[in-house]
Amino acid sequence: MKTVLIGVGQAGGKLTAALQSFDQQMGFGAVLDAVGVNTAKTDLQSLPFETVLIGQDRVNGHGVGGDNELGAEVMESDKTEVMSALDGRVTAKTESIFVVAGLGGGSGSGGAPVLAKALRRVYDIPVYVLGILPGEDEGAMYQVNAGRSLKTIARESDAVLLVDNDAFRSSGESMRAGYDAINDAIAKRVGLLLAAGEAVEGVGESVVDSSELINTLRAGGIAALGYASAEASDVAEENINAVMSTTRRAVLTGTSLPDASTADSALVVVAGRPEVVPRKGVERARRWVEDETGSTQVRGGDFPLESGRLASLVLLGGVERSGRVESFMERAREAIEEADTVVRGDPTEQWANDELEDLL
Ligand SMILES: Nc1nc2c(ncn2[C@@H]2O[C@H](COP(=O)(O)OP(=O)(O)OP(=O)(O)O)[C@@H](O)[C@H]2O)c(=O)[nH]1
Repeated sequence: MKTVLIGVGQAGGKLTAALQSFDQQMGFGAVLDAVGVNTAKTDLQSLPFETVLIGQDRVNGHGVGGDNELGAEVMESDKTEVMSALDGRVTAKTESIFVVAGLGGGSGSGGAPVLAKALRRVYDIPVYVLGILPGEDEGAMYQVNAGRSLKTIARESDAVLLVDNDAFRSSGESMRAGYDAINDAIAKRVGLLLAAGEAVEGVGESVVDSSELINTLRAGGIAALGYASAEASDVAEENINAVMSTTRRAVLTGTSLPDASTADSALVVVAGRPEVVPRKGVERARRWVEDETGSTQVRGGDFPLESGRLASLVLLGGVERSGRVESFMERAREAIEEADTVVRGDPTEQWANDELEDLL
């Protein structure tokens, strides 16, 4: 699926750079272009694509310091500048736009929904958000920002593909030390998914195309992406079990959003050398995903890729009722109420971000 990426905030910019780099290294050509947007000047300097600094009149290039209301306000005032940077980048070839953002940060969580809304008014192609959820041990401010923005983002975009930082963390490693590894892991999964949607001329009809990705995400809301891989045998029949077990692992332990296995729709993509990908295995894996997710809308197909391994990618659409999303929303609600009680003594009162900042 030919895509233009817009990274908002620090995490958004870094993940966008990792996605573009993976696509280039693999020679896929699914990432057509990328733009970085931020309120902090220093975060933009290292990005290898065009950048737009917003909110200069309000924060003078120093970032919004976690204030997501301010992040939303400055995006609202400067969105014309951001949209101009996309002129000539989003072309007739572009099939989707991804706004990439850390939902815990002020610029990302505030700016992403405002930008997604503006983009949808202008372009006829789907506007998705690739959103990073803060890990469980990140501060209350991050949980509050993400909790507040998640529903807005789901409403303002065609779908939000959620990635939980905790899902990609190695044990014992600090969040910060692990960012590069996390970004690479996400870039690989999302990069393969985008590339899988690229029509490859002269290959059979079982190959996945962009419309299947778009249809899987059509109902909107929250989506998750699972991935797992294994050694491939040179004989297709011998790979049936491998396809089944990579697909199970992709959904049960390899997902971007742990425990998200109740879904409205799904797409199962098996990547590998066309002559060793077993059609029977792909169909069996597709049926297993139907049973596991309770969805009757499960598509399946392959993605021809020169590799000694087989990989299963499972895109799940409509996972908002999953345990992980519910427990995250609960955590965010608690953080919001706690902050409200401390600041105002009344959890029902509207509470402002700048007050929380003083508190942390
Ligand atoms: N996966 C990943 N998460 C990151 C990265 N950098 C920051 N985060 C997460 O993103 C959230 C913070 O968002 P940032 O992008 O740093 O903040 P921002 O949107 O630039 O907003 P302000 O700093 O408030 O102006 C936290 O939950 C971090 O754990 C990264 O490189 N990769």
